[in-house]
Amino acid sequence: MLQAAAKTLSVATTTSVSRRILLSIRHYCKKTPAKLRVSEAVSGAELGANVKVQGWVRSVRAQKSHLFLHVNDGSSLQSLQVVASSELNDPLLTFGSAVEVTGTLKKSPNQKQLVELEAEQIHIVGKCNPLEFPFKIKERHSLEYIRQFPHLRCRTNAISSLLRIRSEATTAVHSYFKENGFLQIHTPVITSNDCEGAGELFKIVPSGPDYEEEEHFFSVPAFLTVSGQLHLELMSGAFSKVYTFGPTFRAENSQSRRHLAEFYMVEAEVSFAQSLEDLTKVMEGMFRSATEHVLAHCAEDVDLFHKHVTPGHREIVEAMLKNGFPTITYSEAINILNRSSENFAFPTDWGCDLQTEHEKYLVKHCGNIPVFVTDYPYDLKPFYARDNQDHPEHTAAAVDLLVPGVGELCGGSLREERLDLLRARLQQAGLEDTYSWYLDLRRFGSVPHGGFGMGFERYLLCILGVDNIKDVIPFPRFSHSCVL
Ligand SMILES: NC(=O)C[C@H](N)C(=O)O
Repeated sequence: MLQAAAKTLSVATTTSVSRRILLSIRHYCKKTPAKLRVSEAVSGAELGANVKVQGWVRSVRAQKSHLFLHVNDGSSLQSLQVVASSELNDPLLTFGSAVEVTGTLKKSPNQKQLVELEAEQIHIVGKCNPLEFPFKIKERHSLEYIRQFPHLRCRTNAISSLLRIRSEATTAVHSYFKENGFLQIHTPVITSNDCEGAGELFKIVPSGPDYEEEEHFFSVPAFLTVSGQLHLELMSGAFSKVYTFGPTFRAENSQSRRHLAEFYMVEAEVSFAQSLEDLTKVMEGMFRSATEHVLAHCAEDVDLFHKHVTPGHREIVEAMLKNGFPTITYSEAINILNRSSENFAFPTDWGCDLQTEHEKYLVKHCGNIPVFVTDYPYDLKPFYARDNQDHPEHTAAAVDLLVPGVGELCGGSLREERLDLLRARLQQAGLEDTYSWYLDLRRFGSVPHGGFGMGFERYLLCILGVDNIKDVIPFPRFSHSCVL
């Protein structure tokens, strides 16, 4: 009967309470050990339980009559120490091999860990030749070295921590928007618009025996999206506050450490926004809430970076969270750059776009914390940016958020909601027909509104202090590289 109860519970097991009951029943029956993730095992909550753990061997040490293994399954940075009699040793139990260990969770006599698994059985599921495996036991490999093995790099502590942080930061971004009344919209990956000015595009061309070379997407031009902004704008005309978070593509032939051909962008659009402050509040709120969430929920993983990979970066992150983000205008930024004794490679005259070197200087100048730069020259901004007609210089109500180590993290603007002004600008650019649907949005219930986009990988660089964007995305795509 107990076994039947265990079976029923295993189907219904969702809460930790029912899980604990299930473990006790199974333990009492001494029949089927419960499968446990390493993160659950090392927490100490299941002491005394008979369990099965599956994962990959991170270290092996044979000592007198005992064998010690560390097993990791990606659920946590921590590995579970397994202690076995040396009779269970096997030459195939090597670093990197996959194992299934059954035994009893005991309190560990070693201060280094709460729990250890006293093994009754070790089954080698998949062997791994340590001489051919690119990663070596107990060695801290550099991110440059690890990058050479895109198919295996998730087996290293650094990249597995990074990917847990990335996943948690994704959750945090979604939570922030949900808690603040935004509706998530799945904007399309294939689009016909190029969100003018956002960057170079990848054209979609079908391939196969039925298609001529260079044919368009079923005879209409189609591209991979460079931004979901215009789609979000139309949705903001019905839902007020909307966001999207998905892959975005730029055909920039750049080998820089800040650019990817495929990256993830968080974009939001807010109806009835009256000023740039209505947008900067959202950018700052999202940044703070995601960062606080990641620091609280991925403490060990973040520590791995802040202590070993990018030492000293923790203080920078703490300073970012402690202080409010200052705002300067573009004109003030230009004055700051012109007053500095720095030898910039790019010009700093009013009207020139800010380059990464300028952005990084401005961040340092403001105390190495994130800084908003507002009101850029009108001519630097795409057709949708709102004309600041009341400003002495011809500027647009646009804003960038610049952050330590990275430069531009977010870019946004109030959108031109006035039909006559928008039509004139589109006419000037010869785009009136292409964007007639966009003009319609200003014809039917137009409201002041604005939005922004944040490069998600740049956000990760910023909070972790990592300096190559290829290290913060699971599968980097950049010019001349599309491996796997
Ligand atoms: N949604 C945004 O405002 C982002 C902007 N369209 C960009 O591509 O940078």
